[in-house]
Amino acid sequence: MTAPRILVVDDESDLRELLEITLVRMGLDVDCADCLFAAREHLARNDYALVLTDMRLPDGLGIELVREVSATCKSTPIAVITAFGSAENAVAALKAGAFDYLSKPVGLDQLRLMVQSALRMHRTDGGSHDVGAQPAACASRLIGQSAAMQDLRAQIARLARSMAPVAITGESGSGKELAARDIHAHSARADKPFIAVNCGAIPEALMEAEFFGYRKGAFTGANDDRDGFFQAANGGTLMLDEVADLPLPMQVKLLRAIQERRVRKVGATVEEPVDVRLVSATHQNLAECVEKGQFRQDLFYRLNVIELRLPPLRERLDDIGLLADTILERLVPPDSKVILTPQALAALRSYSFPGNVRELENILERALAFANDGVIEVADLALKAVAPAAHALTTQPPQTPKDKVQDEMAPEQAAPAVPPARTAGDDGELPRSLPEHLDNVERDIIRRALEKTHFNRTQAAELLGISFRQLRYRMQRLSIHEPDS
Ligand SMILES: Nc1ncnc2c1ncn2[C@@H]1O[C@H](COP(=O)(O)OP(=O)(O)OP(=O)(O)O)[C@@H](O)[C@H]1O
Repeated sequence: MTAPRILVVDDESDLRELLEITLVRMGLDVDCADCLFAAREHLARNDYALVLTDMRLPDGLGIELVREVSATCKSTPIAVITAFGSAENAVAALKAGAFDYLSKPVGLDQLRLMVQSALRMHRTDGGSHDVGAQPAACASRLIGQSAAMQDLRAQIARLARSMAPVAITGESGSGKELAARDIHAHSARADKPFIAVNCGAIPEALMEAEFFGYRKGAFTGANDDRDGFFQAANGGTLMLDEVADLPLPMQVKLLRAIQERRVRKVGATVEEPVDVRLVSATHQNLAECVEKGQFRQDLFYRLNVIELRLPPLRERLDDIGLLADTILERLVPPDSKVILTPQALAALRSYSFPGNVRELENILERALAFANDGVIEVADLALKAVAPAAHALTTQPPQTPKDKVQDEMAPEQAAPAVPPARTAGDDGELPRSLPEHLDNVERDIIRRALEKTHFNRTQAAELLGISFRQLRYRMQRLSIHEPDS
């Protein structure tokens, strides 16, 4: 078996030799070129498992080579070497199709890690110099046959091939986490961990320790050394969910970790290299957050190299039949069967789904409880009375079959209202414990939202302007449980 072949393109002879020696020691065959012209000649003759090019070359820019290789040799990953601190070049190269980048001075550990992942990718692709080859289609968790979903899956297969940070946008419940998992599963990192972190759910004081880990004795309660999310995701993918919720001081630390590809545990004196692919997601408009000064522009720029937009369910209503069948199959025991009447399916198809697929899951789960003889009728769906496919949020809570029962109850039989938290300050008194007082206020507000929506957590989260996951986290933290129905 012949060793994989690497092409190094650099006009600095010292660096070229250092790269060559390191790669040969890794058991690889290496060709070197000192300009674009020589690189093109090598590329015309050989199939490479990786091309590594400097950005500034005597006869042009490395990014030209990135464009050519990404267009004509799709199974050959190409990485660039950028000058120290030139974030723009790195981002431009990733956008042009580079698989990864290294900053000068080139760290040999990072070089080795990058080469290993390029080789894994080349092997997965079959390693052929196949002009016009398309990435192999892999099984996806994202269900749907609409053009929008087919396009989304194709985009995921393409972008899974690089290290470029991906920013996933889309409404709550539209499948952002599923898409992130797909990107990881289709990448050369699939056998390494996928770690999803909800940035809105970590108390600010603990953030640094949670992200970067800590050393024993760094603070009270730090009884052992502990890794953070970055170390846990090493070699794999780190998903920063609800990234817009990161407080500004943490944004600075995160930017540094991304630029340096190194992190320092709380209480440690040395940094350690980390190799993670970042995927971020938010249901907010991050560009607007930048304009309002809530999100750092430089971090936005580093995270937003490739954008992936998840279409809301109302833009792909054709997928509802398939989605509903799959969800129902998952919800009912294997030996029983549940069907939707044609009218129920039509009602779902003309509904706007502000909570997207998660709302469809909730609707079907509730409908199952009211369905007779395994048949779900329109009334069992208890859809909110909104104009068809209208996106606007209604303040009208849904009419659920349970509502009908409650409506018939005498007022005194209805669930008692939660007593409002005592408002400190009304009578000049201060709360004895501010955290406890704030928890009580938050608990009361969440309970009221849940009651208003008959414990539909998707709608309650919408009413409160937070994501479903944030609501779920807050409910857990404040011990708010759904009453037994
Ligand atoms: N295309 C899809 N096919 C199958 N299931 C889906 C699809 N999209 C979303 N889901 C399901 O909907 C639920 C919500 O998905 P997910 O958590 O990925 O959404 P999200 O956009 O990350 O939500 P949030 O913004 O609230 O965090 C999950 O149970 C997921 O399995």
